[in-house]
Amino acid sequence: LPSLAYSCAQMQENEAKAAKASGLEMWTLMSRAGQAAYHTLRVHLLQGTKPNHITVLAGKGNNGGDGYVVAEAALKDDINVLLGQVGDHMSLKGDAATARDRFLAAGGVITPIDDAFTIPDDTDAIVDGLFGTGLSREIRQGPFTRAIDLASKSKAKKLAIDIPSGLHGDTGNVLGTVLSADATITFIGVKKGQFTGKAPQHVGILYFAGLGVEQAFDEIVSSPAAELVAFNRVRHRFMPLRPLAAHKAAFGKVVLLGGNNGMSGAIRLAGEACQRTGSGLTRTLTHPASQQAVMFGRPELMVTAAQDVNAFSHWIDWATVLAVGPGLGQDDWAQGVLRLFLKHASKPSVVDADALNLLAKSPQHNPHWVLTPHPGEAGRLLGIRCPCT
Ligand SMILES: NC(=O)C1=CN([C@@H]2O[C@H](COP(=O)(O)OP(=O)(O)OC[C@H]3O[C@@H](n4cnc5c(N)ncnc54)[C@H](OP(=O)(O)O)[C@@H]3O)[C@@H](O)[C@H]2O)[C@@H](O)CC1
Ligand SMILES: [K+]
Repeated sequence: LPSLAYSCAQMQENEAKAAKASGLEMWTLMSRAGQAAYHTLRVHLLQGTKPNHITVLAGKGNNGGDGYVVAEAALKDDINVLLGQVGDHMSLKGDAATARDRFLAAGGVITPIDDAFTIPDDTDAIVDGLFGTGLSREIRQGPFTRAIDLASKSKAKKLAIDIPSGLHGDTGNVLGTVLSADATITFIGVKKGQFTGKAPQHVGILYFAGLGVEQAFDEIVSSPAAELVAFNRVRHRFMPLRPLAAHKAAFGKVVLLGGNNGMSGAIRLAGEACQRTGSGLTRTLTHPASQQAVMFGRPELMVTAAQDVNAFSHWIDWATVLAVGPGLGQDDWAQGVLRLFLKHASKPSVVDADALNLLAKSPQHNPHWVLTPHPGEAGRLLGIRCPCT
């Protein structure tokens, strides 16, 4: 996969420019997109076995157009095709209308997705061309939800064209309902929402086809929406090779605050993570009841344990960077730890877990902090209720 990710608006605004810069017609892009989807279906999703029957679900835009290209290719390979169309196929425009006409000319039949529409039990695969980058709002009850419900109940393998329908390509949020895929084939650029939010649950294996314009596209869009960080690709940026004569004091001192009585696990895991990702020295400041649990089997972790949090001051001064919150709790000890941390708030710090919950009660902003809330903690910080809690 490429490492740059884009928003749906960036895709829609720049696809035509990238095609022009590459000397290609838009129809060529749709044709290549459909062919790439058909290839993915046959080679990856069905692992080279020839299906007897496939179902293609087509919406009202170009995502549906890609679906018609898949359907035409399947017909030409003597595969039976059920082409389910939401709405009147005569309202398809431009390249999608061209793809429809080619499918009809190849002997295809269009079946409207109405109350009588069903997907046969013996269909081998379902190709989702309902919505791509054009999904703009919640999907309301009707033919789209009927198509998605039927496909979701089917045991057939599912291939999403560009984006699983119902998943928003910018956020990975589900807009009402979603057609979960076993695989998704996306075009020209990957979309940010294929990685965030609920995406991992619905995208399946993600395949990419640049359609011959990906390079022009990357050059035209100077500020992508996100960069995908594959650890092995960037590890030298974050963890440069160390001089052979280096020693531990050259790589910073991390101090972690948390690990209240009965909650030693998170602070120990955080400490282990620091050691694994390059910290020279790592010290945890915990409640006395957690001291043994943090230290056992981890001799490289240093621990200072105290009931009186003032004993931690020296070590907070000592630190290069801080992290506060794992297993912190919210009792008097925890509040004392947070108060002490706030006195040193100008050090680069990660603020996590119960430190965020305490912070939500008297919010403050600090440019030296990285906050790592889960959705429930984010809701508390923002003063909104997260439906996930
Ligand atoms: N351009 C290119 O170069 C290439 C594009 N390619 C392909 O095109 C795809 C983008 O196509 P697209 O822009 O036509 O959008 P698409 O996702 O098909 O849907 C738009 C339709 O959905 C409708 N609609 C939206 N939300 C709705 C809702 N909740 N409920 C109901 N309706 C809703 C919306 O209606 P409207 O908002 O206008 O009322 C409109 O009718 C892209 O993902 C890729 O697969 C490839 O061929 C490669 C080359
Ligand atoms: K789709």
